[in-house]
Amino acid sequence: MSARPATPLLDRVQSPADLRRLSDAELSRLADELRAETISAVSETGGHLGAGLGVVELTVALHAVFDTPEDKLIWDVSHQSYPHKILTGRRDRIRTLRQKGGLSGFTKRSESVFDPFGTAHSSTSISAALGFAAARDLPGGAPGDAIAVIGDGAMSAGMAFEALNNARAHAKRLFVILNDNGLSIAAPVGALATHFKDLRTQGSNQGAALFDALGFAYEGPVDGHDMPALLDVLRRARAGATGPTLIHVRTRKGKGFAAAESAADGGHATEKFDVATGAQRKAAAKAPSYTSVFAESLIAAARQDPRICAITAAMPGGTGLDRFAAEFPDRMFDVGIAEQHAVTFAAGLAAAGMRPFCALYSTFLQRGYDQLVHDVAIQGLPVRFAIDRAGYVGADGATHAGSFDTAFLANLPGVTVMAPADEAELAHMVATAAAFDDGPIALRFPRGEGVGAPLPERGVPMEIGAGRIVAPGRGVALLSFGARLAAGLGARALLARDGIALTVADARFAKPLDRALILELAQSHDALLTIEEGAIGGFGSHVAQCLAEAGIFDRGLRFRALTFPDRFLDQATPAQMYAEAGLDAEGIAAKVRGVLRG
Ligand SMILES: Cc1ncc(C[n+]2csc(CCOP(=O)(O)OP(=O)(O)O)c2C)c(N)n1
Ligand SMILES: CC(=O)[C@@H](O)[C@H](O)COP(=O)(O)O
Ligand SMILES: [Mg+2]
Repeated sequence: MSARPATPLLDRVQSPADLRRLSDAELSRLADELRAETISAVSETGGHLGAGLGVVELTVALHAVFDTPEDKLIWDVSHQSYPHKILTGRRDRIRTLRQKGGLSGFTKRSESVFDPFGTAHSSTSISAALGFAAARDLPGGAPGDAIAVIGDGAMSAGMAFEALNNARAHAKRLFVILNDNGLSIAAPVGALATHFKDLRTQGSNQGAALFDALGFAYEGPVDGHDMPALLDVLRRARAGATGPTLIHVRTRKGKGFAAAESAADGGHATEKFDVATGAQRKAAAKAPSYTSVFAESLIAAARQDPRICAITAAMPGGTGLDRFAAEFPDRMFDVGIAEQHAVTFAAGLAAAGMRPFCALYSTFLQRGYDQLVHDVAIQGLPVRFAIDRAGYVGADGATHAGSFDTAFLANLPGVTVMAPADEAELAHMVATAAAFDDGPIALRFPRGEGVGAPLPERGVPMEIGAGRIVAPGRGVALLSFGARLAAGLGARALLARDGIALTVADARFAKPLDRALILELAQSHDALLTIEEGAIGGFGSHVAQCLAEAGIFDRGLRFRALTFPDRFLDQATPAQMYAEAGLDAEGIAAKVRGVLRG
């Protein structure tokens, strides 16, 4: 008689309490099943794969040794948290990851008690864990240990070091797991990356003076795929720690999936894929991405001007600056996950006569805001901010939406703020920024493909503060800032069926405003609407201010500012998010009809 196949252990684990009943040998088997389940789920959803595969054994071991959820497990960035989600009661929804109404791709307090703290921007975990640890030691604080799991890339950020520096002063016990896979998204940069490499390869022979000096007991390095070794080090640490403890775990990004392991980024993020071959299923692009147009335009400008240089904070691929680096390796600076430093570093370059393009995602620029105000704007330094992923980004959800940059930039004296309506305009705006030395200048553009606009042979600098009328009409006008222009033109076509002739104009600049264009539109129409890919307080607010100052409202102009709603939208496709916000063609048309009805 053939033996019946054993029931998968994973089917017996509804929550971490179940896995704590397993033997150590069973925990190893559970890890194998968890890895297979993670690969299978992400093959259907796409998403962050490599980081999660690298921490499968670590995830099982942490939940086995610590008493989650009373012990607070905080995953830095949490792009590696899919295995954790599977083990913590979310296996039945794991194939909804990053979709509208589904599980978030990051940890989220509202999703599970096993997610004590939401993360997605990097390097916050130690501060948050320290907060939990300090609260635990005070009357009324929630009990339990606090454990931060942070990657070697995330550890390079200043914020991580601010927390490490504070730990001994504010917590009796705190666990930091350094998940060291020798990769950020790209190759990690800087002296710390070299130090971690030395520690990884030479272990205690090298010494861990850095962590000793910061008041941490250092354990490791331990092989993060060796379950018995992991269990041993975690059990000893949990039983014996009397102060902050750092456990250095060596892992392999993409572990156990050949296509991820062999990729330069360890399979950091993926489209849906075929499990057997690893081949990704990506729809063919219809137009070049904004990112690639930015990169090519910048390279073209840099060929003409040796003062042009570029800065990325650990996102060379995402910002397109990897292409720039291939041609101008000496003029591209990857500063690691260090947006604050990136901004002030760019300010220094500008003060020294260079023409720096600081290329950051909108959401990550938020971290460099004081530097933007204090180091760049007040000094009027000509730093060029190339702000990618402006607007809704889709599957990464609220934490990664580029919602606020127009508002927080356009309120700063002397800062020029542009947004292209399409990829051709972007090429011209890169040329505009390259030629502009009169102060800080920013251009914001969305994630993903352009609209298929024919690209110019080369970008030509624009007149600063000059917009344009794209399609004339009468009665009601729409003034667009950025890439909603296409939706505006779509609304125009819908409204034409009702006999409404919508004027559509492209502002190009949120600052300085094209006052002449705004006043002309206001005076020649009964109603004026603005539209932008950003939160309340941005372009529309500046136009309203301009109209109020000119006394136009006193003359009865009907005005509406179409912006993101005043709430954080969860993950969905960008199209779904824009529809939900009422910023697609149908939503704009409905708004116009409503305004005309009064
Ligand atoms: C403030 C901030 N900047 C940039 C990013 C984009 N980002 C997400 S994960 C990642 C790499 C993190 O590397 P590491 O911490 O070593 O984790 P690994 O992916 O290697 O597990 C980067 C740069 C981010 N999430 N937050
Ligand atoms: C986790 C993280 O912050 C990044 O990996 C991010 O998801 C990248 O986004 P893009 O896919 O838009 O480059
Ligand atoms: Mg790493």
